[in-house]
Amino acid sequence: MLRDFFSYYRPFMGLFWLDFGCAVLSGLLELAFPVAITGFIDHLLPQGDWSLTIAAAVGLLALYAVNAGLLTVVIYWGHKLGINIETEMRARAFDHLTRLSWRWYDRARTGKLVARVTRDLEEIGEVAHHGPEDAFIAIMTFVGAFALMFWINPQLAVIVALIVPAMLALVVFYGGRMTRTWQAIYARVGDFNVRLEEALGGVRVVQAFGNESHETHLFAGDNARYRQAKLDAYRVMAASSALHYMGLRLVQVIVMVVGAGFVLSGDLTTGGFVGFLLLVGVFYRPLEKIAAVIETYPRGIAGFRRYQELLATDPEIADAPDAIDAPALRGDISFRDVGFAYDPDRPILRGIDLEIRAGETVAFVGHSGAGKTTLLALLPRFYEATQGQITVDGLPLSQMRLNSLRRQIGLVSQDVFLFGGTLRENIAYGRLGASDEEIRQAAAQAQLSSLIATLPDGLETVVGERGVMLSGGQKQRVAIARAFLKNPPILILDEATSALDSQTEREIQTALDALAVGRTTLVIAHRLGTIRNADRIVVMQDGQIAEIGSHAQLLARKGIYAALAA
Ligand SMILES: Nc1ncnc2c1ncn2[C@@H]1O[C@H](COP(=O)(O)OP(=O)(O)OP(=O)(O)O)[C@@H](O)[C@H]1O
Repeated sequence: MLRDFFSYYRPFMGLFWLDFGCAVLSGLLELAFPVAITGFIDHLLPQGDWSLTIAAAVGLLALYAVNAGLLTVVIYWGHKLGINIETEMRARAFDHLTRLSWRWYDRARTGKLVARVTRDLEEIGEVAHHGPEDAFIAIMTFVGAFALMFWINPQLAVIVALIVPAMLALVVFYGGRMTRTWQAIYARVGDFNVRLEEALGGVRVVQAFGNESHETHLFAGDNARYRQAKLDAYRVMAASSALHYMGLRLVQVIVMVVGAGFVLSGDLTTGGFVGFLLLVGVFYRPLEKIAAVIETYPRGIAGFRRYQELLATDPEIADAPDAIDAPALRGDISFRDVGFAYDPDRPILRGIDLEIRAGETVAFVGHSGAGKTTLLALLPRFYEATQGQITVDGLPLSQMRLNSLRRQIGLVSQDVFLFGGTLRENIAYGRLGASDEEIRQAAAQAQLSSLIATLPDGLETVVGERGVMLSGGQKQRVAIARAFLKNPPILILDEATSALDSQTEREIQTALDALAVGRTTLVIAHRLGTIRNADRIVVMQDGQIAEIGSHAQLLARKGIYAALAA
């Protein structure tokens, strides 16, 4: 895990060494100050020379100023190092997330993912900055302070050292407990975000059912669990801080008493006594520091583990090493003995054999749950067929780079997802970088012109989160406009189940008919009226193809289709 963690420093080694170097210098100065005070008391004071005293004071002040400069560098550029690493990790996490499969997202909770990309990584940034620097300086000051104490008075130094194992044991014990409590807090934050995301995202449903109090009650549960997790952490923090504080004070008092004896017997100078007491503080600071960072490290480590887990998630559907960019496709599609299951115990599609010629319009009908949507989701490889093979223009899907395949398949689904921007941005999503003229033309082809003309802001109208400010029929037409812009040779239309008024339906049908021209079009039809003109109709039942033929042929057959059409 550590090697992986340190690999993130590589692009920022300049910053790292700057931060590290300044931190080390500052650590050395911290060691020098008690020695300077000793010298001041033992050698300067007895001379009674004011000019020398003032010169020493100015010198000391200059050293403090240098240290202040060093600390400025450590705080700003050190944190810059941390945020750089955090930014890099966040970018990788987001990029990885955008590539994970539909199957993975079927089970994911968006709220938890948001927590991973925001909070987890924030904590990692802190550790990335403080981690190595703190560890090194802790050891340096620890050893340095001990050597200086030993030099001033070996017996006293040994007394101080005796308590070290007990303090280290405390650090290790509380470090482990802190890690566990932070893991629990992270889990609660995830729950929190899931609840927020679902309750607020679905607030219209909540209100429609009058279930506000129910949601508030559920939220109160999450809120209380989060509070409890935080309280557990604070309890560990409080105990650990108090014990460390007491440990340090105990040693200081012992040193004071024993040291006073040495001073009285003439074995220790007053300056040495004061310097020694100051060094005890410096000696234990690394331990105190570690005690303080046992609060931040575990958070960072817990966050980094979750980050690693996320990056290790297999995208499942990715480009094969020898995959090629799909050439411009004509759109001959072939399913050969295709089978599929979301869950191995429950096959959804079985033995699908189907040849579709380029330019053909094929409609898929059948009862709800028959597997129509699933079958067509295999074509852009949103899910991978678990059996058989699908080819386009004779090329197996797995041999084409995903992007080059998906670029050539247009999709107009039942529930259109719009982003919270403007109408223009949403249409342009069909082909990023499309010109204004192309966007307007696509809007016209999708029968959106009259709507746009009535909107005060026209194409610049903000559509609201998920397009809530547009009607269902309007959203569908935005999806159609996207498909026009994309201009793919293959088209998948999942007809909306919700009934539209006849005028809107006519407009959408006109747009869809225009869109289908010259493309291989696969339509999932819920209303039989719209598919009479399809070249062929595929009737699906229980994940299998039950009938294939034209409208007239299927009617004459007096099978399932005839029954559906009746
Ligand atoms: N993401 C998924 N994970 C697990 N099972 C799923 C998933 N999507 C669909 N299913 C199941 O697969 C079966 C086929 O669903 P599918 O959506 O393909 O049917 P459909 O014929 O398109 O139905 P409809 O006409 O209602 O849209 C259903 O039993 C459904 O419960």
